[in-house]
Amino acid sequence: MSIDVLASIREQITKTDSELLALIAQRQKLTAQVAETKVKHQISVRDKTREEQLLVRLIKQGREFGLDPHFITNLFQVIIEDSVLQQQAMLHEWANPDSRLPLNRVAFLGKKGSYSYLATQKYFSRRPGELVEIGCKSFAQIIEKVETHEADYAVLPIENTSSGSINEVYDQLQHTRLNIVGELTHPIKHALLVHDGAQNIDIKTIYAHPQVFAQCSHFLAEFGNVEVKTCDSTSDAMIKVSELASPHAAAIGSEESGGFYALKSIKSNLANQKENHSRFIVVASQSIKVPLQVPAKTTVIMSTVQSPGALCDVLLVLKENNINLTKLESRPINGNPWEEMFYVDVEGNTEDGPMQTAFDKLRGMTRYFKVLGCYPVEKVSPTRIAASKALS
Ligand SMILES: O=C(O)C(=O)C[C@]1(C(=O)O)C=C[C@@H](O)C=C1
Repeated sequence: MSIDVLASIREQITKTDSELLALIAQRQKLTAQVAETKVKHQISVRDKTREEQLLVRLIKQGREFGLDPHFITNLFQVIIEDSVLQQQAMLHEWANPDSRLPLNRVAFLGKKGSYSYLATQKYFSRRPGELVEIGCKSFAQIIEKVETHEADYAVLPIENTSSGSINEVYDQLQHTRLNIVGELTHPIKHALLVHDGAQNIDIKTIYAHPQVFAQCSHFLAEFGNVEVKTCDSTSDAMIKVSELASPHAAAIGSEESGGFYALKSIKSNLANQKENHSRFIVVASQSIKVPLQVPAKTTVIMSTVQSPGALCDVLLVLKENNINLTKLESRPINGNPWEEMFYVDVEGNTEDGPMQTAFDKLRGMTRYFKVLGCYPVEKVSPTRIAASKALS
């Protein structure tokens, strides 16, 4: 193939991609209109039957064009996920007109390139208003920024699939009046990053945040004789290694962020678990109203009375009211040795009847009970098509 032919084919690909983009934008406009109708008629955003019909038809049509059913399924699952999240964001705005700010001042851990920075960018990309980044040194400082109204929101990592719950953040939540208003999960892809001008690399020191060391403990154990130095955030680790510009120093951080600091990746997928994700919560001074058409989650903290089976009784109240518990975490209460504060995540909206019945009962039977927030579930589980339907 001559180089001219290649250029001409690429031109046609570029044109086709532009047409695809225009069509995707047209689809987005239509789904925005759907959201308006759903609000008017109080219909849930998600309609899995419609999604299934749509996917079955597209797989069939795709086959006529010689397209692989798995490719079609993956492609349209991403398109539908975007559609659902966009509709949820619109409903959120209509239900909370006061939360529409010209500037979203957001406090997060680290600087440009930290995982919290990436999560912040992702979460606020769907929100109106300009993002103002407020990088912080610690979780306590992040919370303080919102408490003193220097920031409107804080983004905090709360759990990770490799290292579990982030206790320091749970402990901060015990002592704040802030409310959880959102959540998101973000893939955490740890890479070993070195200065991109470094030659004859022989790593003697690795810099990273303590959470990162915990998530990559298997890799570090195998790595052998290396000094491990902790930093306040992954971005600080990257900055340190960038400044040192030494063949003996490496940072563990996000591969996609290394470029911010002239670092290159020499090894990726360092986490103990292949699927390494962190869940972040978004907190603000004011609670929000979650429209009933949007799937919601509620987080409460409570301390039970000191009697046998007290926690079991609490869980039974949730069961009696058909409330699904998605997470239960316990943390010591400062100053009260051997007493625990329980953090409970449940599926549902605080406006739901069964949730109100259950919470009224729990308030009466616990020593302390506080709703930390009710917020939209950000994860859109993809609709799967049974092979019998996809292949019929
Ligand atoms: O048809 C709808 O009700 C939509 O909201 C649109 C759409 C889609 O993007 O195709 C999105 C979400 C629903 O679960 C089903 C389909």
